[in-house]
Amino acid sequence: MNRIVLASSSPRRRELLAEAGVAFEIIVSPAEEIHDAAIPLEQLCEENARLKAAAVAAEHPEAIVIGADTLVYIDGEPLGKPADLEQARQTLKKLSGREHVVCTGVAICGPKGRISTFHDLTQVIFHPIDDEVIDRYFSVANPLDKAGAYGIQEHGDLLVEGIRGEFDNVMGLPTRKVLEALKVAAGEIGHDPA
Ligand SMILES: Cc1cn([C@H]2C[C@H](O)[C@@H](COP(=O)(O)OP(=O)(O)OP(=O)(O)O)O2)c(=O)[nH]c1=O
Repeated sequence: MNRIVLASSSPRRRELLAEAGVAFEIIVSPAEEIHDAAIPLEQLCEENARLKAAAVAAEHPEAIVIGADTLVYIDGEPLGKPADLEQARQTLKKLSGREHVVCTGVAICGPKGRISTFHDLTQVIFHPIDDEVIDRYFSVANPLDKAGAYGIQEHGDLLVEGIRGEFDNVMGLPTRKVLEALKVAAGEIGHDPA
């Protein structure tokens, strides 16, 4: 039976995959992400996911390896993880009262060297927010390890008015699509992942 490995340090991805009923282990990928604004976001997040998964798959060729990358864009501008709370505040002000896009790319490396990549897009609409709301948000949630300086799953209702698309995808993993892709990968080797 092939092992399933999640090549990620993200606690959110771990939680989502576990909730989906998949038995897996974690091996954090040593791969460096690419940040190149000239590459379209859909392509960039898939490429980063592929780099993360491939680096772990190279060491564990018998496993099915999952890598992912979540990017947040507004007006074509990427919003990374903030370096400090002041940068997080500036990022949240950019998102205030507006719609932005969250794109998560996923790569699944199969044991025969096959790699499938895909992505999912979710539109997120923010309430108009001021410094008071941002302060309240910072008192209950940590914006620092998250692309876009917020976690929709962590008191997201303070900031988020609504979404179009999948909630899981904003959190870091489009679970439904991942399960479908795992079934395909498992079918190729005759093993049911969930
Ligand atoms: C927008 C948003 C992002 N995030 C998180 C998901 C990801 O963990 C993170 C985006 O950074 P990523 O670079 O995609 O992932 P990571 O560095 O946390 O983990 P790894 O590369 O090892 O897989 O932001 C949320 O938790 N909630 C949100 O609402």
